[in-house]
Amino acid sequence: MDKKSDKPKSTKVQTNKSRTLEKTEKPKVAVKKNSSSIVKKEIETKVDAKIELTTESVSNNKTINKEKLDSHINDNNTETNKREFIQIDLAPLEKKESRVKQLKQIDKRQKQLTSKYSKEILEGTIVTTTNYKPKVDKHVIELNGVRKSYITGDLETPVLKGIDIILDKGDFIVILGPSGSGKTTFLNIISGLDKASEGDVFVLGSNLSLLKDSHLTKFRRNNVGFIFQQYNLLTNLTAKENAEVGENLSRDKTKGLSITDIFETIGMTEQMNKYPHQMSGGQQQRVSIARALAKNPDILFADEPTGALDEEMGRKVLEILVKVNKKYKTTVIVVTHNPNIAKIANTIIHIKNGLIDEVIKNTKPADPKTIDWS
Ligand SMILES: Nc1ncnc2c1ncn2[C@@H]1O[C@H](COP(=O)(O)OP(=O)(O)OP(=O)(O)O)[C@@H](O)[C@H]1O
Repeated sequence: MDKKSDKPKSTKVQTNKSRTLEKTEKPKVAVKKNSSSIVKKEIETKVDAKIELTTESVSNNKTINKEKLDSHINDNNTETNKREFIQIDLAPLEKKESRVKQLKQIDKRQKQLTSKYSKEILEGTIVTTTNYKPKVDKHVIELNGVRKSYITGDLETPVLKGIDIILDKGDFIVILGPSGSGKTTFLNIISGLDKASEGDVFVLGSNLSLLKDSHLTKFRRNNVGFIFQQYNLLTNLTAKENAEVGENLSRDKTKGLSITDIFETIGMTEQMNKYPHQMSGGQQQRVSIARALAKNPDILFADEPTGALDEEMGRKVLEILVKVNKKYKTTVIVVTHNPNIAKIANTIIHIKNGLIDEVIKNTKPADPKTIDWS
């Protein structure tokens, strides 16, 4: 660390509702905005001497932050504005350090912020470290400056190399890309199965980058459903009972969908009492969809959902995913190698070499019955 950074430092935190953060050497500044109930408090809070901003950079950032907060207040995002908002300005990284050392610094900083904010995030506070304000009314997933790297000794393997993307609520999204391009890593990060090394990952307004593992589990349980290439059904339970497992995992029982209605939607009413070994692969995959849907998740993630199925069953599963998207307004996000499948989506994301290569909006999504299958 250089001399300058040896000075006492602090990381500045702004919050949009009346709450008090930690003590500071400077007096607190509170500004009430006109008719809005939002109160801005500029408060400095100590997180860690090594990662905190210099006093100078704190004051330099004040104007910028005020503008950002004002635009936040003035926008029409009711849901965002209802939720408490904290903006954290991170200190710039030591430029002289190697990338691996920087990554370790970032990791340490992320852990400190996680232990401080994880609970609040789970309870609904929006915490940003990249000056990005999610628009919760409109967007389901918002990524800003997201990177994922693995470190082996002194070597960094970058997998996601800087991803900024916004996904709209209720869309049917397909993620395409060559093998090894980072599709599954991307899916795991936006679904809370894995953590980004750097950047903000807002899912339904919660910054998953700052959730600790147990809170990530709760977040997934309450908000998202998964379908994998392998169906992972419990062999000693019937189709209906397997779906009920999904329902029971949900904390908010009132939010769930009726199991009977789901089985009707997936065309499996007749098979409700069958065990997995009495069903075809396609039927088992449909039960795994029922299990994921039982808790009525906001987002349904599917990694190669047709990978183990023949054409007929594969098409059927895609038809059901489209139906679910339309009927329950569930945002569906599918990872696939198959460009033909992308034609059924209204948003197609191409990932190439760890970056978003292209995002295509498709105004005329195809019916799964009509797409080529090869
Ligand atoms: N734990 C890990 N350590 C090091 N590298 C990893 C790790 N996990 C994944 N990778 C690397 O990250 C890259 C992207 O992997 P990912 O599984 O996200 O790609 P993908 O596009 O989903 O590939 P596929 O279509 O073949 O499943 C690959 O080069 C992979 O080797």
